[in-house]
Amino acid sequence: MRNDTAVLVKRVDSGEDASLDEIRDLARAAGYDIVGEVTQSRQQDSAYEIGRGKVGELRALVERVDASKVVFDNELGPYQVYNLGNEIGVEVDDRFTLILEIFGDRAGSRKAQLQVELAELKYELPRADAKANLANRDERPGFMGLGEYDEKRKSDMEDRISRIRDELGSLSERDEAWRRERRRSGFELVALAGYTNAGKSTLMRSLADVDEASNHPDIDDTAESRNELFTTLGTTTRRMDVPGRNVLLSDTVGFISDLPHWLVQSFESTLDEVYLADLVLLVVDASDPVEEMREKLVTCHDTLWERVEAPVVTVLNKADLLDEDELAKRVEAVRYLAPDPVVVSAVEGDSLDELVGRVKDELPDWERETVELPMSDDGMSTVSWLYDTAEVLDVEYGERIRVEFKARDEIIAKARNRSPLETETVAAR
Ligand SMILES: Nc1nc2c(ncn2[C@@H]2O[C@H](COP(=O)(O)OP(=O)(O)OP(=O)(O)O)[C@@H](O)[C@H]2O)c(=O)[nH]1
Ligand SMILES: [Mg+2]
Repeated sequence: MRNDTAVLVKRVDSGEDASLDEIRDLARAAGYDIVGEVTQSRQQDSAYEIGRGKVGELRALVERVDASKVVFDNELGPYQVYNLGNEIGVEVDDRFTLILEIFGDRAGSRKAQLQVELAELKYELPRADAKANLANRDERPGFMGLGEYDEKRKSDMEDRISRIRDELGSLSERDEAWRRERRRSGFELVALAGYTNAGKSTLMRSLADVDEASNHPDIDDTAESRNELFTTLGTTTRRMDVPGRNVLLSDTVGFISDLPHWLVQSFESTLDEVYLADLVLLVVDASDPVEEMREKLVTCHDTLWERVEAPVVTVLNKADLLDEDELAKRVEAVRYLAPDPVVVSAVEGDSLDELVGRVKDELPDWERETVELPMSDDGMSTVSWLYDTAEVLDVEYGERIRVEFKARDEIIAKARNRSPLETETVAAR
């Protein structure tokens, strides 16, 4: 990625936390070398976001450390970006352009690329007018007639937005069909959700059959893990070994706090995997300070709230980084947000059996059923299919094959269809 240097800036209202932790991680994830940091506690300045005096300080710092960019953790308006750029003499970004930059770098699948482009356009659109105004005000020769040109540019942007929406719509339909097919084949869907960098992809690799990539068009070879924000942008799905059940596990894009509405919306369909799962594993980085853990959990709950009907199991990950006392304290401190968590280490493989057990327990129950099948090749192949998709309890071979098994509703319905009585009814129609 890029090899640039950045100075980070954050303004907070008095009494608020001026921590630069997250913007630092974001800047690193975008590939910047952080060469300076400035914070200020004061009310917002409409022209510069920070106070004028502070702008002078910032300019001096940028010159001294020779930074190629300034990144604000605050959201900046177009005029603020313009004013700051003029004063400081280098490019000025805010939290959201930085996030978009990271997403743009990482977007691998067609879907992720479209989502990034959509988010960029939605960010740009309201700013297009302001830019045209600024360009006119400058009266630079190169910008002559830009007002008119920008009208056209705006409608081009709107056209592009609607074309992207259409394409994303049909990609979502494809995903939906794929999910339906998986359900029809008796698979239960478990989704890994959680704040970015919590360890979802690492857990995915520890829990799932890495060799057995299913043939979803968006799947890459590995669910990558790096100690960076937003390593995962698309969705990866793998087979997970849960005794007696057929489970597919999906890794998803991480959550982050303070994302504006338009950005969340652009990535909404990425979270379908989570919203439509039979069970959600909410992964939490237990090595974060307690207060940070709480804040991240609240962000996750806000995102999942209303949209998820499936049971949610909280997974406190990275237990290897804490001693037992510290771990117990953290479990206690977030008990009201995560009542009955499973504590694991995805890296060390600790307590993964317990987690698999919880997945088995929390997935919707399977019903018991008995079917009679013809004593034929078809009947035999149905028996072997039942061994694959259900928990076979007993098989008796006589004039017919009598199979007792436990399975989810879809499988029971399918098995009934294959029994001779059902076949007769179908044939008689
Ligand atoms: N010590 C320790 N580190 C872990 C554990 N699980 C994950 N990590 C590390 O945490 C970092 C983030 O892990 P990922 O699996 O990429 O996290 P993610 O939730 O998929 O992150 P995004 O895809 O960026 O949202 C990596 O450096 C992992 O090696 C764990 O159990 N113990
Ligand atoms: Mg990941």
